[in-house]
Amino acid sequence: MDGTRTDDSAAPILFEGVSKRYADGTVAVENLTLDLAAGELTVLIGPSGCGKSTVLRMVNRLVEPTAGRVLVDGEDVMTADPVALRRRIGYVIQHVGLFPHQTVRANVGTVPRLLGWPKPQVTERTDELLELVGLDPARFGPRYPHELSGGQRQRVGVARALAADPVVLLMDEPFSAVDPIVRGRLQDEFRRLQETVRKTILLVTHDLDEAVRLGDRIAVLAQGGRLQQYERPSALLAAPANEFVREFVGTDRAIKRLGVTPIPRDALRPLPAAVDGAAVIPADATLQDALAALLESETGWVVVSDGTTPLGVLTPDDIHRALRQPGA
Ligand SMILES: Nc1ncnc2c1ncn2[C@@H]1O[C@H](COP(=O)(O)OP(=O)(O)OP(=O)(O)O)[C@@H](O)[C@H]1O
Repeated sequence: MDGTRTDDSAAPILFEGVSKRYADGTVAVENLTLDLAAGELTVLIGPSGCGKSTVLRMVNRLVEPTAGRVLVDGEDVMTADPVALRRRIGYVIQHVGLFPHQTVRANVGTVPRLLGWPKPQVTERTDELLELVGLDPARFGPRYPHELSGGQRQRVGVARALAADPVVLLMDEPFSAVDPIVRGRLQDEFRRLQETVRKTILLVTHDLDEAVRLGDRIAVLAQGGRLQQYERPSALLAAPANEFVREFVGTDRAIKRLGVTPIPRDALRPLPAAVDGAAVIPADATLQDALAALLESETGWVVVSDGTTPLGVLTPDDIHRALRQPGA
């Protein structure tokens, strides 16, 4: 990856030795280098005040770096027109920031309208996006933000950020203002949405479970935006790079790894003669699903099935072995 253009619908982002010293002398970020691939979701995580939001806001120039360069699609954000830049970058924040006196439809259509799209096209796009985030346009389009639940407002925020088909999406604690159950549902829906839209997304969170669930990669930062590790979730949990990351991911990292480790097909045992009544899980399930099914089952093993064809069985020993394997 060298920060050059790869796709029309998603752009790479490159931080090159980026620092931010605020006017009062606070060094929020020092010499950060980070390369985000187009179409991937990268999570920024780290303790409070370590510079996550500062890093995020340097991408759309709400904060200007004091050293180094931020390249979006190969272009230095400091040489881009800030207004044009922000129209190409969706931004979702914790309390959404919907316009209270505008309907949901008007809120979602904000950027397309600013870009001068013809009215019918704005309406078509708005309705398409409301459908995409699971809100019926006829029902929710005419409502005002105060007539929605927190989770619904959050969805409108995501729809608005996607409206003009941005090349990058910045999300600052997008799901933290809703209760844990709604948050889990929004995370699942958002992951499915990302499979469809495949934007380059930079997402800030405090929540490691959210990071593991959503991230293609996780960047762990320490105070001053110092990068500790940048890895796929499974690799980060399996092999923390240093004591800081080890402490940050916590002692239950093995449990978290279950949720991101696929079932090892080559570890499956032959099917016994009778499998009636045994728990069955799909082949694309995770080890966490397998363990949950196992704990509920009478048999002490679960059948792994590819659609309608049983492939083999998995035992607790196999799960243990799969987690102990190098590179798992
Ligand atoms: N406008 C500002 N002027 C001076 N210092 C600032 C400004 N904005 C942020 N900071 C400081 O920069 C550091 C990084 O802040 P930032 O908001 O980027 O951290 P964060 O990791 O997002 O924090 P949190 O997880 O608590 O939201 C903090 O010490 C903060 O006090």
